[in-house]
Amino acid sequence: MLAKTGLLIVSNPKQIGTILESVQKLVKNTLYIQLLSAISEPFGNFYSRTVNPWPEFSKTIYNIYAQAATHCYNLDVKVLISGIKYNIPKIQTQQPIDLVIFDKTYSQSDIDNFIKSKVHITNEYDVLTLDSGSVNITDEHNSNDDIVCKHAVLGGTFDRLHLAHKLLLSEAVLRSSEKLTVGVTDETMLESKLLPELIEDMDVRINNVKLEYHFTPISDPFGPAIVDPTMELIVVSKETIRGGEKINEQPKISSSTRRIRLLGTVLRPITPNDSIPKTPYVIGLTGGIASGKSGVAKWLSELDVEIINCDLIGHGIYKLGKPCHKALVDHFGSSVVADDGEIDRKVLGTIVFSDPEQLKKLNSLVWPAIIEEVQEIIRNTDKKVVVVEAAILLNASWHKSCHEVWTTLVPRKEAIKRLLTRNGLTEEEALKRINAQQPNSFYVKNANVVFCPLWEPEYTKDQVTKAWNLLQQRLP
Ligand SMILES: CC(=O)SCCNC(=O)CCNC(=O)[C@H](O)C(C)(C)COP(=O)(O)OP(=O)(O)OC[C@H]1O[C@@H](n2cnc3c(N)ncnc32)[C@H](O)[C@@H]1OP(=O)(O)O
Repeated sequence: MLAKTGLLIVSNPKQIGTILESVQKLVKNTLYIQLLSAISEPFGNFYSRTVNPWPEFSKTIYNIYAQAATHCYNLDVKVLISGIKYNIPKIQTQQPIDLVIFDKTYSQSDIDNFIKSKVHITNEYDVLTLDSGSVNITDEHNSNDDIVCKHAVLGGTFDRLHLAHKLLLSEAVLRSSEKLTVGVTDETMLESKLLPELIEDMDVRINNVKLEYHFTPISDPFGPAIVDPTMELIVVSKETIRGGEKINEQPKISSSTRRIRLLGTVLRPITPNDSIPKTPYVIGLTGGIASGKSGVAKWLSELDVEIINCDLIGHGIYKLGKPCHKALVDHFGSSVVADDGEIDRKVLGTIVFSDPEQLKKLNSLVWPAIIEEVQEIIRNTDKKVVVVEAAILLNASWHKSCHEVWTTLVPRKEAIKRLLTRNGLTEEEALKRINAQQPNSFYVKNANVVFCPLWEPEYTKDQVTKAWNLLQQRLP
């Protein structure tokens, strides 16, 4: 059985790749790594030594994280650095350890003594020895720069904490003797990011990087670094050096790439909806104005799905002669009637998007008739999956009649651009329509699956295909 949390005691960092390859088959969630050479006193037959200054460990830690990126992609690997900096009596971890792994064979009594006196462990655990072969104790002295200062500072978004973040944080901890300030970007600085709506809340991100650091929200690119004279060293990743090679842009680990990978997956757990029949399986597809709902619906229509376009139903229910036609003319007057007797949607739109009360009135007049038609189609379909495409699904509370909600989003700027070109609106009209709807964050908070049809249509198709394939696994 896989252990949830492992502690790997490393005597030979040079062989870490081989060891990690084996360890990732033994541990499921978190792997703490303690460098034996970082424990400050020798113990029994365990090789150990006193080392300083701390930056000598930088290269070793870098190598471990680089190997972890290759061998333990799904494992949360954390190299313990408190033992490097402080003369701690025992190895402490946040999560209880189920499995202690050694990269070298020791006698049973040495192992027992080591764990008893060096590891803080209260629960039941297993022990395993993986021999990494030749045991050369190697010190990584490759770094010439061994700057250590009293107070260092670094900053970042730290979304979905990954190995490069951990590396950066470890480096900063090793280089600050008294205080380290970690700036974590707040909302002001997220707008320019790709898919900012999918970035974890600031509290979550702060919690993820929390050790013994000093935290401060940063609302501009400088943060406290330009006002706090006690800060002697700023630690940057390549990503934060403008024009430099960006460490986090490597496709494997960058946060934006990770957010892109989330598109089409289940971001918010699906709560079973017992108030509607189990079949057909109803998905509400929503999203802000000009956010690409119809593009997603188009790709879905190539699959075995019943698509219900509520915009179109909405246009149909107030055709000349239908009850809603009379209701609209009674309320809005004859100015909304075109020469051919039909409702002039451009005129009606101008009225309702300039006045929230009038929009509410229109909704109350037309939504009951639209939902009736939608329910009729759902009752009669022979498809297993129905997608109800409705711009205002959430405000109308129609999600309560769905099993899942899927949403589309594009940046606000892009939506404005699309309204100018697609709908021929002026910028003022476009803004009125956008402001008549909820912001992207509202859709994301209420949706199970998110799409971003911002790039090539083929890429939207990839997101839809991913969502569709994952859906097959959870269909009743
Ligand atoms: C609950 C639902 O979502 S039902 C589907 C939405 N339809 C309705 O709510 C019915 C009321 N709306 C209407 O009658 C028409 O949309 C009008 C008259 C307001 C405007 O008509 P048109 O200018 O032809 O615009 P059209 O119907 O194509 O809608 C354009 C945008 O307005 C937005 N919109 C439509 N209805 C509403 C509304 N009730 N509240 C806020 N925004 C709305 C949509 O986001 C749509 O954008 P999208 O196509 O990118 O999704």
